Amino acid sequence: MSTPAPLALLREAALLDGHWVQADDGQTFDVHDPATGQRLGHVPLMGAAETRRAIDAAARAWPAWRRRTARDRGHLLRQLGQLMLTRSDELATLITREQGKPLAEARSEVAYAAAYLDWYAEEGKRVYGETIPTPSADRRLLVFREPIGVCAAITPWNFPLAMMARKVAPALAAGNPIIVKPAESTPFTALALGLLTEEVGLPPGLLQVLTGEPRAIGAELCAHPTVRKLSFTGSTPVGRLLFAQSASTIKKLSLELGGLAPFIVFDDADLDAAVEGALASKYRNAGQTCVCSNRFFVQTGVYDEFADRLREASERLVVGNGLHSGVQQGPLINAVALAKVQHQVDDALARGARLLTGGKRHALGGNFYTPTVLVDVQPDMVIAREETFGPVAPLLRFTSEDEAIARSNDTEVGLAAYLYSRDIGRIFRVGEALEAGMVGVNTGLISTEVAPFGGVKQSGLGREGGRQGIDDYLTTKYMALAGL
Ligand SMILES: NC(=O)c1ccc[n+]([C@@H]2O[C@H](COP(=O)([O-])OP(=O)(O)OC[C@H]3O[C@@H](n4cnc5c(N)ncnc54)[C@H](O)[C@@H]3O)[C@@H](O)[C@H]2O)c1
Ligand SMILES: O=C[C@H](O)CS(=O)(=O)O
Repeated sequence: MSTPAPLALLREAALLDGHWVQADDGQTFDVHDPATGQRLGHVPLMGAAETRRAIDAAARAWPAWRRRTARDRGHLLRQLGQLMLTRSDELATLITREQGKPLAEARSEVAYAAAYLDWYAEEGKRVYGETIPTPSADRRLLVFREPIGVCAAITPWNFPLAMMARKVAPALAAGNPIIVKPAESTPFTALALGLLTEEVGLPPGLLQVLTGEPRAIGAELCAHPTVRKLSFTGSTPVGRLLFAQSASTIKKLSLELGGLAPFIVFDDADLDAAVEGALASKYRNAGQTCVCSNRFFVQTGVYDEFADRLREASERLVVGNGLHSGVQQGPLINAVALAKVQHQVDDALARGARLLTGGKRHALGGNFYTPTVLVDVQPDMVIAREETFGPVAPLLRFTSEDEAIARSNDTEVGLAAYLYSRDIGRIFRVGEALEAGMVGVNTGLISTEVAPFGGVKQSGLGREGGRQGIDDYLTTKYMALAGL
């Protein structure tokens, strides 16, 4: 294999108060390429003390930033988005090297992340207040929406740039500083965005990126009273922990958590479109997205045909190192993730599911897993109850519309859901009955910066993207002007 290009944007330091620094005790942790196991570098192993200094730096930087106009802040965000696109190849290579996704997907992630900067550069200028018809002649009532203050973000490894941009953009646009703690597996991408903010002239302390021990940094971000807002994207168990840790300081929380998306195929569906949508919603990022289809409910009349077409399409997917052209599926993030996927497959097979294709590690070894299709899956199998986060499509059979709805909703979470039908009445009946924050109809791709992204039930709180996404970075102030 040819030696990959040097990683120009790679920085082995954290960004704290405008300086690239090491941990106080000099400790670091290594970051590896999930495709090759090669060590990419190391980053500081920071903890509570560094976090406190970052919070103080953010508090110092906030007043000047909030006084700048929304137009001025938006101009800088737009410059940052443009710079991300200009440096797309370097950012995408960094994403692929530390996360594993194919370069084509990594480039799409860069564009998606830059789109959030562009979107909130504009939305910041639409943070409108209001006047209220006065109840008495001598006073006027005004409502202002103001920046909330020091924000913190804890982000996942699966979209290391986009999930960060989805928080940094609205926070800065609304007039707030923000401290980001990226996932241990993918810190370099987050640090690279920090580097680019220096190039566009974002003042020190407004965006800080701390790498280190998640429990120590997270506990400090949750407990420190100066942090007024915490935005988390990750697993539901960690979301619950952060929710509890934030109670003592009554923080405003955004939680983008796990999902278990149903993908419902009705007898009247366009099966070509359904298979195309299944590939997109199942195998994007090797199945490691929060909105991946986790349970395929296929109506009896088309079950066998859909299963065979999905098997055939899955077997055509090219698995390999994301740097290599033509690769459509990269590795899983690590050995633990692969073991979890294999456990779910083994449990299903042991309990009566049938394997149509895959079901084992890929011949490439390491963290590579073969695209897998299981049929005759039952609702009580682990794979139908727990998020897989891997390239496995479990197919369950259903007969009636009501059964499909009930089975889809039989879970604590509700992030995304998908349905394929050409019956407009069915589309609205089922779409409205599904307990999910987002529903894809005749499509397997729903994520966009212009729409509110988020879940219901235990998939989280709040929305990111759309016009709604900036609300979580603002507070409302009512002013009564009397004696007029
Ligand atoms: N809803 C969404 O928008 C969305 C998007 C991407 C991923 N996810 C979910 O994230 C999960 C996979 O991502 P992951 O493995 O990075 O999740 P994770 O919860 O293990 O980690 C997410 C982040 O939390 C940090 N973290 C872990 N333990 C912590 C603690 N005790 N205190 C503070 N921070 C802590 C990690 O370092 C990382 O930065 C899946 O469940 C997926 O569904 C959700
Ligand atoms: O993991 C889910 C993220 O939100 C990625 S995307 O927004 O679906 O692309």
